[in-house]
Amino acid sequence: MHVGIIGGASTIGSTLAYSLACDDPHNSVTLFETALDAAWGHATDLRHASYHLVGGPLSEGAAAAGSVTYAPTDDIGEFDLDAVVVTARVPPSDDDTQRGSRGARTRELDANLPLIDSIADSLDAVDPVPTVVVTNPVDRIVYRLWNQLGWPRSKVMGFSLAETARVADAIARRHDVHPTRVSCPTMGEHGEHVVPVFSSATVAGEAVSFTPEQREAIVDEVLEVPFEIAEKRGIGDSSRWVSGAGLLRVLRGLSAPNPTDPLCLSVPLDGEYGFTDACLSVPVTLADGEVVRTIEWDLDESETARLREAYEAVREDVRRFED
Ligand SMILES: NC(=O)c1ccc[n+]([C@@H]2O[C@H](COP(=O)([O-])OP(=O)(O)OC[C@H]3O[C@@H](n4cnc5c(N)ncnc54)[C@H](O)[C@@H]3O)[C@@H](O)[C@H]2O)c1
Ligand SMILES: O=C(O)C[C@H](O)C(=O)O
Repeated sequence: MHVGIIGGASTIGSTLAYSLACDDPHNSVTLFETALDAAWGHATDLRHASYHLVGGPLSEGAAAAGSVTYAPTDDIGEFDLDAVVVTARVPPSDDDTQRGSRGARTRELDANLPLIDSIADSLDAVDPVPTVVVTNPVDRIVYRLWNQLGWPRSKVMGFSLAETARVADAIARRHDVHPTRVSCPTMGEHGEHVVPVFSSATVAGEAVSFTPEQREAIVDEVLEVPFEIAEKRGIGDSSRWVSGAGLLRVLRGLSAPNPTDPLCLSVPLDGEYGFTDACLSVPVTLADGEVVRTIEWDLDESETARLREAYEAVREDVRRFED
């Protein structure tokens, strides 16, 4: 698989590049950047890493390892890519690590909209290819990119799987099990209006129930933790590990021949759950370079209400930037 990462020298982009090289040393990665020195630094270091990951030196006739290269974003049309991941952003201000800081998300949206429009211009030179957006606020940014590109909606999706892992972790600690024994998929907005589907949660395969207070405490914890990580590690170091691993899972799904199990990703909605003209995280299956199916799960009353709040929050911003 040849993956182009726009913003390839970013915290998330470089972590994903390393994850791809570890996962299959035959994967190729091109880091598209404006910070070309940093991209050179990562591409060179990753190429050195690939020597060991593939078990060099190789005997003659062994399958060659993938390449790790870099290029300016405007040159993306010259590359034959199987998937694109967008992690580029305008540098944040210190306030943006504070979940509660008033206006931080709006500032982030206003800063990243022109950037995503310029990325859409560069992608015009590419035939539709599965594209996973990470840049925040992801539900708005992925909607804007999809709109600007005019590509089929099956090709463009926003990454929000970090929250599914964080919810599993929060539930696991309460039940004293490993997080991988927990299933509680997470829909809605990537942010304040996240919607863990508590009504279908299981722990070690058994249904579990939560009081409204327990639900609220888990949501609060899940919303705080990325900001706590960024604050403790420094603003330049976002949640690279969960994001790198989750993105790898999405890319593996996109390159598989058979549909994956449902994963919650932020996709353009066309009537699902009664919503249109926005992106929200909903369950989808992936295969063969695209979203195969968008699924409508039964939600309980409070989850349905939270999902509507998520939709309204995203729509309000979409309306603002569409005007
Ligand atoms: N959706 C999620 O779950 C999730 C999780 C973590 C982080 N994020 C978001 O991902 C984004 C990336 O975070 P990070 O910490 O990795 O970023 P970062 O600040 O480390 O790097 C951003 C990079 O974008 C590059 N860039 C800017 N304009 C560009 C352009 N036109 N073309 C190519 N590259 C360009 C910069 O040079 C820089 O290397 C942020 O918006 C962050 O909030 C989302
Ligand atoms: O950068 C953020 O706002 C948090 C990030 O989206 C994350 O989920 O780690």
